Amino acid sequence: MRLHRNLCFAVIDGLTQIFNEDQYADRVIQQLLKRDKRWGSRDRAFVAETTYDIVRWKRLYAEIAEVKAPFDRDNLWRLFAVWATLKGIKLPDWKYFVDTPTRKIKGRFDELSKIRKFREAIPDWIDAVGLEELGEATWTKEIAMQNEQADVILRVNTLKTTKEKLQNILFDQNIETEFIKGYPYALKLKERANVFVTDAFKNGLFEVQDASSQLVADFLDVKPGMKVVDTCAGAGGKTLHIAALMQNKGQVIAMDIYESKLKKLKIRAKRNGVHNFDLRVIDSTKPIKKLHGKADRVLIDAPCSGLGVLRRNPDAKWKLEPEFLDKIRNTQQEVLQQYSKMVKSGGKLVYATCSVLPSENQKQVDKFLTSESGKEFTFVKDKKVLAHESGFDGFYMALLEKKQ
Ligand SMILES: C[S@@+](CC[C@H](N)C(=O)[O-])C[C@H]1O[C@@H](n2cnc3c(N)ncnc32)[C@H](O)[C@@H]1O
Repeated sequence: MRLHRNLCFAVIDGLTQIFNEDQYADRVIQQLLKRDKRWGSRDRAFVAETTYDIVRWKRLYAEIAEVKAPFDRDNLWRLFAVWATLKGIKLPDWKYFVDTPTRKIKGRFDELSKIRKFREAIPDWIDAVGLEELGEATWTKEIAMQNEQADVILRVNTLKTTKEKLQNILFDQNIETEFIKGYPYALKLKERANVFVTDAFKNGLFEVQDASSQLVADFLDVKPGMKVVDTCAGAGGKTLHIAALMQNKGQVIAMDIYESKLKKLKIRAKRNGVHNFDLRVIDSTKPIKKLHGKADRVLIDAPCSGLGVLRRNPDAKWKLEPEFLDKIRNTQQEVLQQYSKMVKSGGKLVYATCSVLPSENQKQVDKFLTSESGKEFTFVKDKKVLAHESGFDGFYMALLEKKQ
């Protein structure tokens, strides 16, 4: 592979924003890709993947390059040189790469690879939490998988098409996909491609949604005509899936504390041909109280550490803080306590997170079930999805039923 100057500069600029200006990697990369209209798909892939790679491996590369945050531009070029060397890419004779110690880099890599927190490039505290909660064997495999690049998975919008038809439409656009056993709405891309520019996407035939996340709507066991509340709907990944399973019949009430996210949901719903939804911003306890005892189904797709989706958000490793984890656990119990009140007798509740930590998952459910409001519910089943076992995002979902 030959390195091109303008693409490498884009990567360094992106890293500056992510590491030094505390911006989110996905947004920074989205912007970077707009920089030069002449860039083809390979150029864009280079910028995106290299930036993500260096973000993912920051701790390991910084240790090898002997640089410490905050990184100046020279430091970032040194991280880049480590990335290129370990990938076996020949460094050009640019001033940034003069005296790069290729042999030493490889030697340090071998040495550091013996220690998990360096090999997997994770902060000490995340390594300690993972170890404590999942145990050595599981955590070691899980964090390794969380550093792999995630596949691109689509969820077919069954309101508009079928999986088979969508596969053919995409094939005609040179996008090859395959079915995934056990995931009825999923198509996996055989090779990465920018699916957002296709007419199929613009016409709402699919959404990009990880396979594990696609299990949640089915878990909720929705039927056409029901009243369903999606309490932490965000931009509506699961709301849209729920609405499709309900064949646009009944009502899905999508709630979130952020109006801006619900506005995005509205745009996506239009594209998806979803009509049976209402949006409610949670700006007081009122919208919740109004629905006490009224919903057939309630989904709590709770805010969490995101420790199941590091493959998609590698910068979360550096942005997460132990205090946030404590705070979010409190929020999780609070939303379980409050939002469960919307379930009617005989109705069902799903609590889900994209974390692999039991303290955010089954322990929250156990705590809820032994509390005053939880006593009205029975535990039906749960599903713990680990990335290294499933090949998809780490996830948790529990199904509870309210007693008659
Ligand atoms: C895991 S994300 C939701 C993802 C979304 N359900 C989807 O499938 O695309 C969690 C959401 O909870 C929202 N949130 C955080 N605290 C909340 C609260 N107290 N009540 C309701 N929503 C909350 C966040 O804004 C965020 O959108």
